[in-house]
Amino acid sequence: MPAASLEVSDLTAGYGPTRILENVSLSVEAGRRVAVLGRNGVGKSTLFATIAGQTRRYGGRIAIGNEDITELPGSGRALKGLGYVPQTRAIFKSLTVEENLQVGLKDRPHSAIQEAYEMFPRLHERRRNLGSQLSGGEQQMLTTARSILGQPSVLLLDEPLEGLAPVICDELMAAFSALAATGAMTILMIEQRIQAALNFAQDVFILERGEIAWSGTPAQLEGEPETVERLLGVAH
Ligand SMILES: Nc1ncnc2c1ncn2[C@@H]1O[C@H](COP(=O)(O)OP(=O)(O)OP(=O)(O)O)[C@@H](O)[C@H]1O
Repeated sequence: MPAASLEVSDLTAGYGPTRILENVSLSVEAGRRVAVLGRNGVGKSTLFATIAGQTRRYGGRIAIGNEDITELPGSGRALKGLGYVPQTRAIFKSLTVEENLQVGLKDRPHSAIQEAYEMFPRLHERRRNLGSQLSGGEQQMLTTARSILGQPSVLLLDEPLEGLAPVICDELMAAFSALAATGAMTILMIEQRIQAALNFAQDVFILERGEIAWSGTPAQLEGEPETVERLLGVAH
């Protein structure tokens, strides 16, 4: 599946009776690299979880390419090309790295696992290690690689750099950029490491209290230090 566009219109969603997102709309063209930024608790993870079908939706529409996925369960969205790597790094701890990757293959041949090893040589070195024996960075690589093996056309990455050493961050970001350069997927990334996210992204959306408060390019944001301070709480 080649990269696909993502269209989110008037999305209102939350958990149980609590609404977190209010009328969020965003439009991402196929093959773009996107950063979703915002302070803690503004609803970034909720936005990705909602696109992945894991929260309660009150209204709005979500489409990948020309396909309306709004009414599909999470598994159906994955079949339509949505990849989602949540913050939790949900690997199978009692399975080896290679067995974890097999889960991501779905109906692809076993040989496709080589794609994951090319992207993350460290996983090849650790292929016989159990999930429980991996470092945080290696777990992040494994969850990401597992999603990528499913060949999503839109990939959502929730804080992929969280808690990782700078050298591992560089390794991961290089892998994401290489992936984006193939044109095989549209990548949206939530990240607290603002500079790393801006280096990666072509488009930026900033959330504030469950709404899109700003959108533009990294260059535009660099030219608006007051926006950075107001919406991200950091001097840039
Ligand atoms: N499973 C849940 N059940 C109920 N409320 C939740 C749940 N997950 C998150 N929330 C609430 O939703 C709001 C938005 O949280 P969310 O995790 O989407 O924010 P975020 O912008 O991703 O924050 P952070 O940058 O800290 O990860 C918060 O008030 C949070 O407490």
